[in-house]
This record gives sequence, C-alpha cells and structure tokens, in this order.
Amino acid sequence: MKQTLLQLNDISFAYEQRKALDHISLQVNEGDFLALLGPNGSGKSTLLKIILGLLKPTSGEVVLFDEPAKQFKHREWIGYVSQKSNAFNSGFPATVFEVVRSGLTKKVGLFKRLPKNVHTLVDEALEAVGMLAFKSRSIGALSGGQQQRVFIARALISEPKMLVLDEPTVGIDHENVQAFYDLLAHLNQQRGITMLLVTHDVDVVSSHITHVACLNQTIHFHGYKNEFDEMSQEARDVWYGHAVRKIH
Ligand SMILES: Nc1ncnc2c1ncn2[C@@H]1O[C@H](COP(=O)(O)OP(=O)(O)OP(=O)(O)O)[C@@H](O)[C@H]1O
Repeated sequence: MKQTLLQLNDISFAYEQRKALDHISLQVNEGDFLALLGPNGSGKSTLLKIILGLLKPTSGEVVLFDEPAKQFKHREWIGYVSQKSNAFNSGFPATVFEVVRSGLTKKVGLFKRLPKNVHTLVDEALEAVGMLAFKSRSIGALSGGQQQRVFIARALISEPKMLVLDEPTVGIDHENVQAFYDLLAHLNQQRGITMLLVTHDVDVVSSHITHVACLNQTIHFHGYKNEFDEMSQEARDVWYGHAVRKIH
C-alpha cells in the first residue's frame, strides 16, 4: 500500500483576526502529482507554509510521513521551490554549483558526513534537470526557466521524497513552461518523487497530474484529475470565478 506522505487534519489558520484557512483536510500519497489551484489570496502560500512548518496552524494537525509534524525529523525529505527562486539579477554573486551545493545544508546537518563527494552530488542533481553544462556559470546570467531548473537541482540534492512547488513558473517564458512541467513529470514518474504543485497553469500541467485540489479558504474540491475534468464549468465558477479553465 502507498504511504501517506502528507495528511492535513482539519487545519484552520488566521493572521491575527483574519481567517485565511478554514477546516482544511487533505491527503497526499506517495507518487501523487497534486495540483493545488486557487484564486489570488485563497490561502495557497499560507497552506504551503503550514506544511513546511514555517507557520503553526491555529487549530488542526499536520502529519508528515505518518508522524505528527512536531516529531517529524526528516525535513530534508520535503524539498521546496518557491515562486521567487528565479529572480536573481545578473549581478548576483553565486555560481550554479554554489546554489546547488547550498541545498546540502539540511542533509549535512543531519548526517554530518556526506556519502559521496560534493562535486559528484552536485553533478548528479544538475544532470537530472539537464543543467550540468551550466555548473560554472553565474546564476544571475541564466534565464528564469534555467534558474528554476537549478533550484529544482538544489532541492533534489537532499534526495527529497516530495517536492513542494509554489507557482514555480512565474517569470518563465511560455515555451519553457511546458518543458519545465515535463521535467517535473519525469521526476515524478521515473524517480517516484511526489509532487505538490501550486499553479495557475492548469491547462499546461494537466496531462501530468494525478490529483487536483481547489482551495479558497476551504477545500472546495479534492479528487482525481479525471473527476475534476468532469466537473461542469458552472460548478467551478460557483466557488472559484473565472481563473480555472476546464482541462481538455
Ligand atoms: N503575513 C500576512 N499577514 C496578514 N495577512 C496575510 C499575510 N500573508 C497573507 N495574508 C492574507 O491571507 C490571505 C491568504 O494569502 P496567501 O498568500 O496564502 O494566498 P495565495 O492563495 O497564496 O495568494 P496568491 O495566489 O496571490 O499568491 C490573503 O487574504 C492575504 O492577504
């Protein structure tokens, strides 16, 4: 049976008096590729922060890899790529190698000694995202799409079982968005890395995902992609508005 990597039980959260999340329950199993959809301000980033342990829920429980989040010791199993990763300007003083190597901190902190030498680990991570040839380049000299691949490599170097991505294609030009999602699909299908992706590109990513969750303070829909496909546009509009288009 597949392991449940993430279980949210009745999570609510408020910024001071302002409610952002209302009784959220959600489950992500090993191998899932879940797209989390929601309009601006619907609480997507807040929910990711709770999953990553950066915010504490006002009520409810987060369970990671079958352990209550408080007791969970393997944060390196959950890689994170933010929407702002690909925003380095050309003057940023770090090479691709240095950026990817910085992803080792979590792992080194835990194991103290690395199983392989650092260059081998960085090379393997860059190879996995098709960026090995850029190892010595300055991160700021790369395109948004290339930078985001490097940040995937940075997450991969600690061998995560799950990747959490917050609108990773913001700032990436249209033709590279599909290639970026193809890479995520490859990592999901070939390496078995579970994906939790916040996105507005529901049409582009639709052929790769297995599940959809629709959030607007509360979860309005959570199920298999084909169930989402079968929902009528009217049903979606009731809770979402215009931003979610039907997947063809
Ligand atoms: N630090 C904060 N302090 C107070 N309110 C906040 C804070 N961060 C977010 N909020 C509010 O909480 C709600 C949810 O915000 P959140 O950033 O989680 O939404 P989102 O779905 O990620 O939005 P977007 O798609 O625009 O990134 C919004 O009403 C937002 O204004």
